[in-house]
This record gives sequence, C-alpha cells and structure tokens, in this order.
Amino acid sequence: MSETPENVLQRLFETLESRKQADPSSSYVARLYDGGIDLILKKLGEEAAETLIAAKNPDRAALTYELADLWFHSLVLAAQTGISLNDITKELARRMGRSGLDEKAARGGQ
Ligand SMILES: N=c1c2ncn([C@@H]3O[C@H](COP(=O)(O)OP(=O)(O)OP(=O)(O)O)[C@@H](O)[C@H]3O)c2ncn1[C@@H]1O[C@H](COP(=O)(O)O)[C@@H](O)[C@H]1O
Repeated sequence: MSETPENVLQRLFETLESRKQADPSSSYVARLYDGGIDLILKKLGEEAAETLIAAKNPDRAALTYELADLWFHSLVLAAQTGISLNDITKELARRMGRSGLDEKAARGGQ
C-alpha cells in the first residue's frame, strides 16, 4: 500500500526535526542547519530558480523533481525557524473555502 501525501510530509518533517541533533558530516539536513539561515535561504533560492527553469520546459518529470527539492528546502526552513508542519497546514486550511480573490483583497492586493 502506498503512503498518503499527509504521511509522507509528516514523516519527512519528523526526520527534519530529528536532524537538529545529527552530525553534519553524516546528514545533509544537519549540514543545512549547521550553515544557518543564510545557507538554507541560498539553497531555497537555487531550488526556486531551478523550478522556474524546469517549468518552462516540457519535461514534467524534471519539474516534479525540482518541485520536490523546493518543498523539501521550504520544510527545512520551516523546521529551522520553529514553524511546524501543522502551522503551515492550519494556515492553508484557514484559507479553504475562501476565494483567493477575497484573500488577495484582504491583503490589499488588486
Ligand atoms: N527529501 C530530501 C531531499 N531532497 C533533496 N535533498 C538534497 O538536496 C540537495 C539539492 O541540492 P542541489 O539540487 O543543488 O544538488 P547538489 O548539487 O547535490 O547540492 P549542493 O551540494 O549544492 O548542496 C541534494 O543534495 C539532495 O540530496 C534531500 N535531502 C534529504 N531529503 C530527506 O531528508 C532526509 C534526511 O536526510 P539526511 O539529513 O541527509 O539524512 C532524507 O532521508 C530524505 O527523506
């Protein structure tokens, strides 16, 4: 039986939390934490740029790969800054059923 998206994100986030005690020589995530917010933001920026480039090409597998890298590094940023997966899903849930156009207007957008 395959895992649900919720399970995968939950398990990944638990791993990210556990890597706060890990050795950077044996863990990529611990290496990111060790590099601090600047390294995490650098990687996040790179992954965002790689996603934009992939989105302009027809290869959907390549775009999926880059989106996964982008989500992964976003979650590392969340974990490092003390934001939980639950915080993010609660915010998304809060927006559900509300038009994106209403949300945009509430933010002062046009
Ligand atoms: N999901 C991921 C994941 N996605 C992407 N990456 C890493 O993110 C990096 C993406 O950077 P790039 O595309 O720039 O590739 P790169 O040239 O190898 O990267 P750099 O050397 O420039 O950092 C790669 O090194 C990938 O291996 C990930 N590393 C870890 N995970 C998850 O995190 C868990 C813990 O990982 P460790 O902390 O390494 O045990 C793993 O079991 C996975 O579940």
